[in-house]
Amino acid sequence: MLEVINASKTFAKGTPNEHKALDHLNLSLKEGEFVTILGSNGAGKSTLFNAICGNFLLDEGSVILDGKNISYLPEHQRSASIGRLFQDPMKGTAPNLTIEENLALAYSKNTKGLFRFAITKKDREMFCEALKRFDMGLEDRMATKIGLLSGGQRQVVTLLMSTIVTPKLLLLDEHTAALDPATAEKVMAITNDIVHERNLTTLMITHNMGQALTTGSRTIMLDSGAIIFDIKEEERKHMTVSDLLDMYSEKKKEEFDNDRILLN
Ligand SMILES: Nc1ncnc2c1ncn2[C@@H]1O[C@H](COP(=O)(O)OP(=O)(O)OP(=O)(O)O)[C@@H](O)[C@H]1O
Repeated sequence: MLEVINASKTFAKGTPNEHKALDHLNLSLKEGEFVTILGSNGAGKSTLFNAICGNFLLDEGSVILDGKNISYLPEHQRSASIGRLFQDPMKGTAPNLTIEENLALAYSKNTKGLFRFAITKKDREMFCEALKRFDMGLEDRMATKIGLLSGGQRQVVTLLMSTIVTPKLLLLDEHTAALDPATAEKVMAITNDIVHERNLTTLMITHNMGQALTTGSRTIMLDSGAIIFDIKEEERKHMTVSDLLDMYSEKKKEEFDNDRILLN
């Protein structure tokens, strides 16, 4: 479903701030696969999402989604098939518009190819039903501006906006990190339900190693813009956070030893 092939991106090329954020990265996801992504700060996780979404063009490599090469498609065209959630629940919503208007925008953008504001009775009923299942009373607040909702409520509406028309790919960029633990758990449970019910191909960035190993079916770790671990099936089932930390330290030690050899 998703193929990222040999993706490289260097920012601020030729300046003292030059930084290789993606380094010949390869990633392949099957339809319906739910993959969690770990990596330290600056490892290139969000840059990978930005590359998939078309935030910038790759220096090298390509992005194939559902068999189509989207490497040169502009961001707004890719957004019709890619749903993305950020840590900040305000991102991707219009705070001065109501819940209903935001949902209508997301729905019409993906169904009609252009923004259409007229909300039909049928649309309203569909939004109401979809909100009801979250059990947060949001179906009674359809006329409330999104900016007035709590972080958790906003994130649930954003999740619904990203999936109201089934996306080919769902990208979750630490979407529960800014929420209190109880709300984060609830939003994560809702996310799991939606992903599994709709068999969504999903990538989720998290800094929580325990969550990374127990969510979805595969975990990758990024370091310096490349995938250093790709853990799945039996290996993942038996892996603990402490095993993962050991693997990471072992890998870093290897790199350090290799660098020392090169410097000698
Ligand atoms: N548009 C940009 N211009 C310049 N440098 C950038 C740009 N986007 C990302 N970078 C740099 O690329 C590197 C990778 O950044 P990225 O945001 O992908 O890291 P991350 O793994 O998501 O980290 P974090 O966990 O801190 O969010 C960082 O050094 C960052 O400063």
